[in-house]
Amino acid sequence: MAKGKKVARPSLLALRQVSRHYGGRVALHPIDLDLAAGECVALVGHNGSGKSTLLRLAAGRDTPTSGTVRLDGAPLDENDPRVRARLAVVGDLSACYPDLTVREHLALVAVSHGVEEPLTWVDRALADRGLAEHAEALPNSLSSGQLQSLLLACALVRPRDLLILDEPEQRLDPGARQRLADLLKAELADGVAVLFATHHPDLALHVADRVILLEDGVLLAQGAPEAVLPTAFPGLAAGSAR
Ligand SMILES: Nc1ncnc2c1ncn2[C@@H]1O[C@H](COP(=O)(O)OP(=O)(O)OP(=O)(O)O)[C@@H](O)[C@H]1O
Repeated sequence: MAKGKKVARPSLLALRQVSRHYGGRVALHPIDLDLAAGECVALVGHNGSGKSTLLRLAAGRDTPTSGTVRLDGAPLDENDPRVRARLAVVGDLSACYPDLTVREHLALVAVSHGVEEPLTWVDRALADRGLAEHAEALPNSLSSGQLQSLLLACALVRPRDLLILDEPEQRLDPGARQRLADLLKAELADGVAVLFATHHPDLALHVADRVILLEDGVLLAQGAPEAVLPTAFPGLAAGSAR
């Protein structure tokens, strides 16, 4: 099916009138969001517009002030192992162990998740994320882009129906960004639903089916990347080829 024509598929993830207040401050006004299997939605907007707040709620890592978050029709609770088995998240709560190397981090998550051939999985993850040269490095000797690649590799150990990423392209060089775009396209082709926040239009333009523009916690616009991105990034030429 042609990109942009994906309509009327049942929702895997459904947010209904979801809001989040911090004390007297409204980080996110009531918002609806639907995401189907194999569909990709990108969130864009200025710093503080509510993207990470929305992602945390969609991942079950935070509780909405109002509204509901459902995965396949059931309330989403990240502490539920059945939910964790369907969800992979790369976000601002991701962290590393300072005394474990890159390889050891990957081996740890592989063994923890019962990967059948953990050493093979680790080698493939190192190669796929461009980390092979840094396999024996400790986190504090990695660049921020390499660290981002490690967090992504660790998250991808989970079998998943839904992949949520907060600014996954930040600090990545062009080669790593291309590997990320290829990865997301492969995930979508496998039927995984992808929701991510970004400050760069390229990834949204090349990968997303739909873009949501947030401003001060309000959904300002949503639609095809070519329609919404020029509003969010005024320097971007409308109608760029994907
Ligand atoms: N734990 C918190 N306590 C109080 N206020 C918060 C908290 N988390 C977020 N906020 C506020 O909610 C608003 C939305 O923040 P959020 O992190 O969702 O924005 P964002 O769009 O992801 O920004 P950025 O692009 O800088 O990552 C901001 O005004 C922020 O200060």
